[in-house]
Amino acid sequence: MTLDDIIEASTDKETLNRLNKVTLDNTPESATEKRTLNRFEKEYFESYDHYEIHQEMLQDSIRTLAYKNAIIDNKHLFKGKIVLDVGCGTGILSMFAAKYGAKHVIGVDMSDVIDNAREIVNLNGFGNKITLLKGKLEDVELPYDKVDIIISEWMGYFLLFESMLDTVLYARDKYLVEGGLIFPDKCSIHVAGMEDTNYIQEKTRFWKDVYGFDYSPFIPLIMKDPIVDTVERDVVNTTSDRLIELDLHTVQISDLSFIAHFKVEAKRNDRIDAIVSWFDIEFPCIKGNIPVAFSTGPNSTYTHWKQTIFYLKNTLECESGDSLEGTLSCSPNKRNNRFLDIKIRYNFEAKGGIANVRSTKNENMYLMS
Ligand SMILES: C[S@@+](CC[C@H](N)C(=O)[O-])C[C@H]1O[C@@H](n2cnc3c(N)ncnc32)[C@H](O)[C@@H]1O
Repeated sequence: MTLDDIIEASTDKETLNRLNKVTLDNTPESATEKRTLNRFEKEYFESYDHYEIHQEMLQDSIRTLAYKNAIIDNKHLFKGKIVLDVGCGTGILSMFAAKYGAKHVIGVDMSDVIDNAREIVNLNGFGNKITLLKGKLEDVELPYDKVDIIISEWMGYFLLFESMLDTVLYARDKYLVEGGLIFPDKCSIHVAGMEDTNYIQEKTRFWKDVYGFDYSPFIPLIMKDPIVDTVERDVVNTTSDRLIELDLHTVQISDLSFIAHFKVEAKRNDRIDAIVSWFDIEFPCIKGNIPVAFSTGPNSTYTHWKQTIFYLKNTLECESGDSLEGTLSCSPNKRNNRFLDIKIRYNFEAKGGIANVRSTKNENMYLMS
């Protein structure tokens, strides 16, 4: 009897147990041996071993309900389909897919949390519909040559931190049937200018007087760290611009190293201390319907991704209508490709009073680690 036959036949508890035995017995503990991982990869997957990080993601209801609603809205598309959950974690997306019609879901994860996920999936009665495989997606052997749908929650801070999208694209190219679906399938990164005088003053004050000593050489270094934090909407003082847009059906890994142009305009007389960035996500839907989507921007409900702030080298004294234009380049760090090297070049063109004094050009390098 093949795995497929068992799935077709499995309606009772006995076949359910048999299926799990077949999949577990025929599958080595992990398709990827931990000792083969380099230090960074080991640290990365270990960061997902513990339940707490999964609790944070599960409790992010904007995130988790978006997946649930996107699947429910597209029940007809999931019905009878083979689904691959890339980086299944605790199995939540696999269970949504199985509950709302998928014929069989394969969940893959390299972290030890998949051992808990197996128990959870069985406890909730999905042992006959969900097969969980431990290992790196790139190393596991799936029981199918092709799958109909890929679901994955791969997004990191600033969308691309962690570089997990590479794995989804690998899965797409290897396993997704022609015309198959990817949940989600569209995403974009956005930027705007913001005022954050308190942060700058607080940091500057601290480093200028550390128990009576001048530690100011640290000041430019702090400016190189992108900060992940919640940005209140009223400190955003420029228009926003879409930096990049990715269609998961066509994007290539090479596109994830990019230089993108942005241009925003000051909305009031104020100061611009930083560029705030966020991302938006959209799921597939049938033509004519409104897609399930969510934003991680300052105008939207809190998500665990918050926003990512890039402090500029100098404060820009802006008047309404002044423009801030530039480029943001981003690529995976050479030593650890889960980190991001980001460079922002900017040209601030003041229009109103003492325009030539206020106008300035500069650039800053950041390491997102
Ligand atoms: C952001 S979590 C999402 C977990 C779960 N899907 C959810 O929505 O709650 C990403 C998961 O993908 C796993 N992962 C990342 N890269 C992977 C790879 N190349 N192969 C297998 N698992 C991977 C991580 O271990 C982690 O558990």
